[in-house]
Amino acid sequence: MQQIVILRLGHRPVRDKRITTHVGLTARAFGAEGMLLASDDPKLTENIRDVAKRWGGNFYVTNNVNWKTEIRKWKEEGGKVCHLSMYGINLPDAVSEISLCEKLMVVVGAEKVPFEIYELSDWNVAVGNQPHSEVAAVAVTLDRIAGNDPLRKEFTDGELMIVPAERGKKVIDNRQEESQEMCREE
Ligand SMILES: C[S@@+](CC[C@H](N)C(=O)[O-])C[C@H]1O[C@@H](n2cnc3c(N)ncnc32)[C@H](O)[C@@H]1O
Repeated sequence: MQQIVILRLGHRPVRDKRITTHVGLTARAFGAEGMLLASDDPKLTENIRDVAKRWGGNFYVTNNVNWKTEIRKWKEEGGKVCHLSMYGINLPDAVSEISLCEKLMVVVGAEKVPFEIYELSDWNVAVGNQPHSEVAAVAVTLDRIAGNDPLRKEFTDGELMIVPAERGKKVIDNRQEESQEMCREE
């Protein structure tokens, strides 16, 4: 079982609100244990925590971390760092090595990443050497390096749980006194 944490760099509170939220939710859905945000955005942090609480699991978000301190600490604890950048080694050429790593920090940027990150990272990895999005980069990376299919991951203790349906929306709401299936928009 891999321990994976996302380090989100360069988040600009107004401009990147949506994309950073999606980085966090994608990381959670694809098996990361948490996200460290190297910017101060308590509202965004709270929003992700709120979704995680409603939908289950133990995903955490830590606001306003110092990225250098976090990377140093992670490495002291025996962890490795994989920086996602379109300039890096293409993921298919690095995936077998990264998959063996038991404790992995995945770093994603926003606008421009400090050059030091390239030097501090154990791997600078591209999800294809073309520009696209941090959300796509996180999803594909976590999917490719996973031992167990992350799409089969189960989230426990959630207030809400989806019952897969061929049509329509089925959601179990555990907040109701008697657990009910209901149709709702989430
Ligand atoms: C919108 S991009 C900005 C790219 C920026 N121009 C740069 O110099 O890295 C934001 C982030 O998405 C991720 N990203 C975008 N395309 C990627 C790719 N092809 N492979 C890996 N990560 C990518 C990287 O983490 C990057 O820091």
